[in-house]
Amino acid sequence: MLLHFTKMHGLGNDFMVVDLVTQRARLEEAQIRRLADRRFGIGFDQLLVVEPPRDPDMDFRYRIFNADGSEVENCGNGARCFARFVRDQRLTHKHEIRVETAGGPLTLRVEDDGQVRVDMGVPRFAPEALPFDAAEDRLRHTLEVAGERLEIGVASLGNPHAVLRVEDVDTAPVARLGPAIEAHPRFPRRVNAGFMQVVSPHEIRLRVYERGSGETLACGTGACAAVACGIRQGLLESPVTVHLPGGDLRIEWAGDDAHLTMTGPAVRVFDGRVALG
Ligand SMILES: N[C@@H](CCC[C@H](N)C(=O)O)C(=O)O
Repeated sequence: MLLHFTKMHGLGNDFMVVDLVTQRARLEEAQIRRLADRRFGIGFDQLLVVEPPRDPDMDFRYRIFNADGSEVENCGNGARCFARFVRDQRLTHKHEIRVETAGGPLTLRVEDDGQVRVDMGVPRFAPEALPFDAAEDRLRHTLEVAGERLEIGVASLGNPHAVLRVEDVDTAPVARLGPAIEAHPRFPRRVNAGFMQVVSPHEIRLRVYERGSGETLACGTGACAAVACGIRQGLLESPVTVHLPGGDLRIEWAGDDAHLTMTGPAVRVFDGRVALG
């Protein structure tokens, strides 16, 4: 069968987006890995799937698969592309769209200037929310990685994040420490590893080694997690501009039980069809 898809990106974090509201298909893990391959497939960091909602209060169900085929709870850059996609495809005319994800509900708003603002919900820091093997919720945890003792913050935005403060993201050992943090036994469901450089209370630079996809040009939930940890640790103040290798995001969070919002672009690259074997 031929599957219609759209290639999109949010700050260079790229996606294959598939409408399973008007098409029928079943994508297996091995097939997702083949499609994600940048030489033998279409190439993407994540596959985003649009489905009808199971909850009648929601507009759509939003499913996310990493390049390694694993299904995950949330994807911030993907959420912005999702909002743009369902409107471009005329699956909805709403400006405010409610979606169910494996990590909880999200509200997406397409602004008049084309930027998309996402209510990412309330960040959670309790170890069991990630999950992370630690006795209690702390601002910083010590993690032994490859013979080094690292100080990390942890946060869940539906999906799990570890945030490490570095002096300079350009020289941060992302390729060496990223995979070791991702697969650390204290994170039983693995983790996304963020490397954050604080530029000022309202500005950070960030690189993220993503669970299941490797280092990407931008990670939306990673940006939210870094800002949430930074605000909690007294290093940052809302709003915060996050400079990622692929561009900038604006994150706002009033702390505690307030909802965190992320605003940024979503870009359609091309439409295509692929034969599913
Ligand atoms: N690129 C994403 C996050 C995608 C999922 C992540 N790799 C995970 O496994 O949790 C974003 O923009 O948030």
